Amino acid sequence: MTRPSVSPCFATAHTWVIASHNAGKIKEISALIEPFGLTAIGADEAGLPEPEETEDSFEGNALLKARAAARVSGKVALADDSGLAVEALDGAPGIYSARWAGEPRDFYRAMEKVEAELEKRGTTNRNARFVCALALVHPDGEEAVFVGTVDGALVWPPRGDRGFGYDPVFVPEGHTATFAEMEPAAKHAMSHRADAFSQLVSAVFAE
Ligand SMILES: O=c1nc[nH]c2c1ncn2[C@H]1C[C@H](O)[C@@H](COP(=O)(O)OP(=O)(O)OP(=O)(O)O)O1
Ligand SMILES: [Mg+2]
Repeated sequence: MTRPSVSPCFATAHTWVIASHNAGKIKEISALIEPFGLTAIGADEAGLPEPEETEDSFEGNALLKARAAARVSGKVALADDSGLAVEALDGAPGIYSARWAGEPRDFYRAMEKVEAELEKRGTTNRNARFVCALALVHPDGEEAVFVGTVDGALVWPPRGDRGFGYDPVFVPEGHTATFAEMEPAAKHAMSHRADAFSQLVSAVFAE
């Protein structure tokens, strides 16, 4: 039995607030944390505001969202800041992945924009990576951040109707189906979110 590498305060809390207003993320994160006997409450359910994402990194924005949620709710908060980094676009849309979809969000438009930018550059490099930073913040001030990634390639046109966001154009390395064509459990076994979460589990829960 190894000891958790972060404060035990996270594992002893019964409820974690998921500091996200994205239903797709909340569904995925709830499925990841419930096996640990924790109850997940979404940000809308907890009446949390949606803070402006003013930092310039996934880690910074995840911490900003988790801190705001922990402060308002008085509970342990878990925030996710994530996005798609396209190699030939120097990592864009990156932290702006949600913002490329406009308001109200239209991810078909965001996927088209990625495709148009690739075409503009006249490149055949379709490598891309999803990145996910998970920040865990205790209302007493304890903090931890975990970053996960998954590498893959972009396809066009989009395929599949599962998942969310850019899933219909992303094929993970070693596979032929897009994330939107896979069973949710298959995506959960290899995603950037699952990678960050497995690091969180090792740090927070003794193994
Ligand atoms: O597994 C994924 N599959 C497809 N697309 C994804 C994924 N993970 C992040 N993404 C894209 C879409 C999302 O909208 C954006 C994250 O932006 P991000 O600000 O972190 O999330 P958000 O604004 O949707 O919800 P919130 O900030 O309330 O957690 O990157
Ligand atoms: Mg956001």
